[in-house]
Amino acid sequence: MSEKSNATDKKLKQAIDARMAVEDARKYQVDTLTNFSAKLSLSCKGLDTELDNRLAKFRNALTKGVSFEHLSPLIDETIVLLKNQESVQLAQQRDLYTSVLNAGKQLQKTKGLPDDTRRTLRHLLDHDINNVHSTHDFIPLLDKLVSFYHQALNTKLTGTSSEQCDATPELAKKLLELANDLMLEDEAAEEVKYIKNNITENDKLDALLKAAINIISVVVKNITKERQSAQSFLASLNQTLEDLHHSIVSTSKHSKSMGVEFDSLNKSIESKIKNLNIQTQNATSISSLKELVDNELKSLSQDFIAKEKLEREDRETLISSFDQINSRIGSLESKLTKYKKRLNEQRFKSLLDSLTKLPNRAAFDERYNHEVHLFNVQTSDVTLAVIDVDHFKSINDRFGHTAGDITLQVIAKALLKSIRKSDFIARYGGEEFVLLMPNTTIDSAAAPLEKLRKVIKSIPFKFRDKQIEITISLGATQFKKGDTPIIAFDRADDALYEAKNTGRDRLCISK
Ligand SMILES: Nc1nc2c(ncn2[C@@H]2O[C@H](COP(=O)(O)OP(=O)(O)OP(=O)(O)O)[C@@H](O)[C@H]2O)c(=O)[nH]1
Repeated sequence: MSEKSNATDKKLKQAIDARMAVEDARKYQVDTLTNFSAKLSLSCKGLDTELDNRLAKFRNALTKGVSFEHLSPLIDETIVLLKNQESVQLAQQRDLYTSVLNAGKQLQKTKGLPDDTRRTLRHLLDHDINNVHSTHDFIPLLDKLVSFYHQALNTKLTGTSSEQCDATPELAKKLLELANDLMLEDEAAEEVKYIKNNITENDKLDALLKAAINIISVVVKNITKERQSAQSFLASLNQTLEDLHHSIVSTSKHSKSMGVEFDSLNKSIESKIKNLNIQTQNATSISSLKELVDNELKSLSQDFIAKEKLEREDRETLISSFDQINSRIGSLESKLTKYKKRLNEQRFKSLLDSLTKLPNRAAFDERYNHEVHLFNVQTSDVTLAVIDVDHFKSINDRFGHTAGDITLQVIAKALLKSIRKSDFIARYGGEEFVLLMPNTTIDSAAAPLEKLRKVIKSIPFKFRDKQIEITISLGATQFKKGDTPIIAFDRADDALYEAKNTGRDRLCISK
């Protein structure tokens, strides 16, 4: 090979190597640019669709190997979009700052946040939030804030579930029953009635709590009044006893001092009589004797007059102090009688249901236990019936609690009027009544119980101009040997349950 051709080959090889180096460099640059644009697309993804599209186009152009002249406008457009994005982000950042600050302040007002959470929250709002320079910086703050909200929500749900709670009909019912059992008079009775009338089964727990607190305040006020009245009774009793004591002491003092005066008068009379005796024996003439006797008799008669006066005074003083004592004892007696009467009235009232004026559950329990006991020793027939007003809740719901109360009063009156004198009826609670029929077998009780059912059904109830028929269901049983109060009651209750489940407005018997 010639020297010339060798030199040409060498040059060619150098040219090829240089070209390959240029191509490699270009490929490296294109790859770097593609990578860069891919990364940029990824971090800008979702910020702006226009920017997304533009970056996708740019990447595409790079992979297709489009010349730089073609790429340049794409780059310019992307730069404009990125600049826009910068101002959009700044605005968003400002909004985010305001809303995080507001949310945090709102959260600070929430009760029940743990102390350390409250401290961290304050630090977040006073310091951390001011060190935020990009939207991304908000992420840890938002994370904290969400966790604080979570805590606050938890505290609220567990601590003050009453506010969130739905209506609690069972509690409303219980509260009404307890309020019914309260034995109050006059003003207090009216106040409790008013509170009761505002209780409904749709009341939430906090409303029921408020009603319960109001009832408790009335009861406390009433107890204080009762206590004050008992205290003033005791004070007046005490005063009367003290007066009595004074009268007796002064009478006895007076008697003692009288005794001393009587003694000295008696002594003086005695000595004068003695003296008269001596003088009489020593007398020398009738005239001197006469004069002596005259003088001594005068003095003696003065003593007797004084003695008689003293006796009269003593008698009068004694009579007047006995009169005083008598009148004080009389007033004591009348106070005691009044108090006894009041206690009896209260005991009587405590056994009466305040709404219907029928005996209440306590009175029934007393009588019922007694009847079960008598039955077990004497074995006379006793029938027990449990009576429940049907769908009573709907009366309350449709026409209000006051209408419900009046309905119960009317039913109670009708029941009382329709039973025999020897029967015993009581309001057991709510819309439930119990009837004890001594000396009655279950077979002979069926007819009067059926009559009760019909009597109630035929009452022409009218609410808001609407004629309403109200019915009752009855469950009855007869006492059996070995029955305990609970066993017999459960049997009657089962029969009532059957009456309710088989259509209501009926009597079911459990033998
Ligand atoms: N107005 C008034 N309602 C009362 C009184 N005591 C209890 N209640 C209400 O009586 C209703 C009894 O309802 P439930 O036990 O559901 O029975 P019901 O609606 O009669 O239905 P059934 O017995 O199944 O026929 C409840 O709404 C109680 O609030 C009260 O003294 N006055």
